[in-house]
Amino acid sequence: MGEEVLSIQDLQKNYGAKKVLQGINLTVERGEIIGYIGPNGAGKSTTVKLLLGIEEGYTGEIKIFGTDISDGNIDYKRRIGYVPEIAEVYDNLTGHEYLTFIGELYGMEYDRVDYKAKSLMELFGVGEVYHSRIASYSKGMRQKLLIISSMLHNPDILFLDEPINGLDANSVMIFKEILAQLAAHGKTIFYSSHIMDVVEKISSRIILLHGGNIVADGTFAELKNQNHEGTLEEIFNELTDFHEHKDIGTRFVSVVHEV
Ligand SMILES: Nc1ncnc2c1ncn2[C@@H]1O[C@H](COP(=O)(O)OP(=O)(O)OP(=O)(O)O)[C@@H](O)[C@H]1O
Repeated sequence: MGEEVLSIQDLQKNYGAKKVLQGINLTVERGEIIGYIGPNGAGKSTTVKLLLGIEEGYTGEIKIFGTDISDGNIDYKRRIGYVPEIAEVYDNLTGHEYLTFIGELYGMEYDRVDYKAKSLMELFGVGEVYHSRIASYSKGMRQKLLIISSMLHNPDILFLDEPINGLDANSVMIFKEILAQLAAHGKTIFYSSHIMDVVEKISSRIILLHGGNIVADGTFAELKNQNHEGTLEEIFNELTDFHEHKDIGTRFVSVVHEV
């Protein structure tokens, strides 16, 4: 057994009468790359927000680094990095101003965070816009800024929600390499995405959430053996019992054709 960094027991969350999470049990060890997948509205972002303490009002138990997060001690947040699916960044700031601000919020010294931020921007191919306003960034540049801001403080767990949104193919290759190397250095990565071929390739373990429950949990090879399907996309279709894409596509186009 490796070192346990995250443990969730019977996690339940409702929004009004809607039961979003119906009793999730999960233990994650140091160095794992968890591909956290599920249909739209399955509760993936809700889980991540509960783990980060951004969302409250759950039943069950969440322990991060062995400490129950409901005990009021927020020290664990210093060891977490987060790339949200939709992020508000301060458009009027430059990349340099934004990243040094974030680093200082994490208690880093200005010179150190400036050096780190500049180096990471350069390595990710966006060094030339370090002193430009974020408002002028392309979608991919903005996404790289978010990725860098999640890692500046050298966190032990990374929660990444659709992190490669807008990245070009070369940048995705770099990013996949970064994740593999971070995991090899003992970092734990919780990766939520709908891009099945990337999840299939990078994850050491895949967890599929459906109807508020975990319906699959294992390596890609294990899921393949259990479901007799070739790709993660096909396994996803199978486990979410979805086979109507052709029929829905045809009906959609016929409505588009109506005038
Ligand atoms: N603040 C909220 N108030 C009410 N309902 C919410 C709230 N946040 C999420 N929900 C509902 O909870 C369910 C799960 O949402 P969540 O964003 O966790 O799904 P997801 O799996 O991340 O979906 P997607 O793949 O579309 O990003 C959805 O039915 C959503 O409408």
